[in-house]
Amino acid sequence: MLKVENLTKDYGSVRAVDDLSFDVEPGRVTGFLGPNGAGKSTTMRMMLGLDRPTSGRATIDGHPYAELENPLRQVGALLDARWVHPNRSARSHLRWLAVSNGLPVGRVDEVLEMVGLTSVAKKRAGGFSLGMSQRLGLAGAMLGDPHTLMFDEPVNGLDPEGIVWIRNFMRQLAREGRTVLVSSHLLTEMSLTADHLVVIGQGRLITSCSVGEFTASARTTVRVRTPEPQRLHDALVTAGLAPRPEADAQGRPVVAIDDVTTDRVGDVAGDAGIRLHELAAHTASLEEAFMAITAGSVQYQGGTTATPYAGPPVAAPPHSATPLAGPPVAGPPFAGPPPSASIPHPIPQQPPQAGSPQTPSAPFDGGPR
Ligand SMILES: Nc1ncnc2c1ncn2[C@@H]1O[C@H](COP(=O)(O)OP(=O)(O)OP(=O)(O)O)[C@@H](O)[C@H]1O
Repeated sequence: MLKVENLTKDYGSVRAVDDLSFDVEPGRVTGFLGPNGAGKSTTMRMMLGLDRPTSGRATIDGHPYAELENPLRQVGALLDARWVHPNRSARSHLRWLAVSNGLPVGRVDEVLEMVGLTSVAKKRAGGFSLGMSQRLGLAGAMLGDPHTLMFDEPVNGLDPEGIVWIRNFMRQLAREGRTVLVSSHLLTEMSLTADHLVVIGQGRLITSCSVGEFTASARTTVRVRTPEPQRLHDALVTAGLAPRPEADAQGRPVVAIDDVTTDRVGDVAGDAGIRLHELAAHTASLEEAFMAITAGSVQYQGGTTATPYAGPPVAAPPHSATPLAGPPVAGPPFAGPPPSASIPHPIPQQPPQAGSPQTPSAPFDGGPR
């Protein structure tokens, strides 16, 4: 079991990780999710003893990484698949890793087989594709047959076949009862791979919940197009609902109401004798839900507001970084549609930062020797 307790990391004036606490249980894949710059890599580096926390601590089966007797037998990690001497063959790279860590050399061929690299074991690792390099990195992580595994964005840049292979590989490790933590900024990918999600933004915990809970908490919004938006707005407010003005893709005024059924809205309109031209319910997709819940925590924000989102269960109130929807409140009178419909924008990519470790220079097994 991995345990992160009140972990904080400051780089000068930048707080990369902020009082972060969560557990990673064995026997399941835990997705460590957050937009670019959220603090995932920094947290993993601290878990692996590669960075010193400003405060708080991370433990593996009750011990900080630095105190583990045989680190590679307990923890395997893949932080940077390209960390390999380009002129070494896959086999000699793994042999070197095994020897320098006191692991049996006989294990090398086993892990090559496990990741499907036996046929290219003698080839120069420098000529490997990204997918093959990822497999070699996984082989290195598995050398000590560890119970705990950490992978930082392992599917980044892979083709669909490579993604499916890594997904199945991680799920198999969890089925074997291992503790598997895998970071990603892609919710859809994580929803297919992980059983549990730890979502962070700006270094803080947003939620720790099952994938099912995350999916179930996606908000449903009913949108109504009517030639009488102000009358409908007033009738809905009188009925105790909280309508808000929006616009559809053609810029036509629309009345939107969260967490209500189309039946209820249709009944209110019918009772008031208001004509409707369109009445539809929309449940946020996983990706929309993720963007909405992390919207307030994205470092480099786009121009418009994300769709309000009820949010999945929040682990602990002090860590909640996202304003969650409260009970319905009567909105302002219908003022016409806003300049643009409130469709969540994609999370912008984080521009490269001076001093930011885009490619951690640490060994991919993650362990100081
Ligand atoms: N060595 C460093 N010096 C200064 N700032 C750093 C350093 N490492 C990380 N940061 C900053 O800390 C924050 C968290 O970065 P981190 O790389 O941990 O995020 P991440 O969630 O892994 O993002 P990504 O998905 O882009 O890798 C960012 O603002 C980043 O610029």
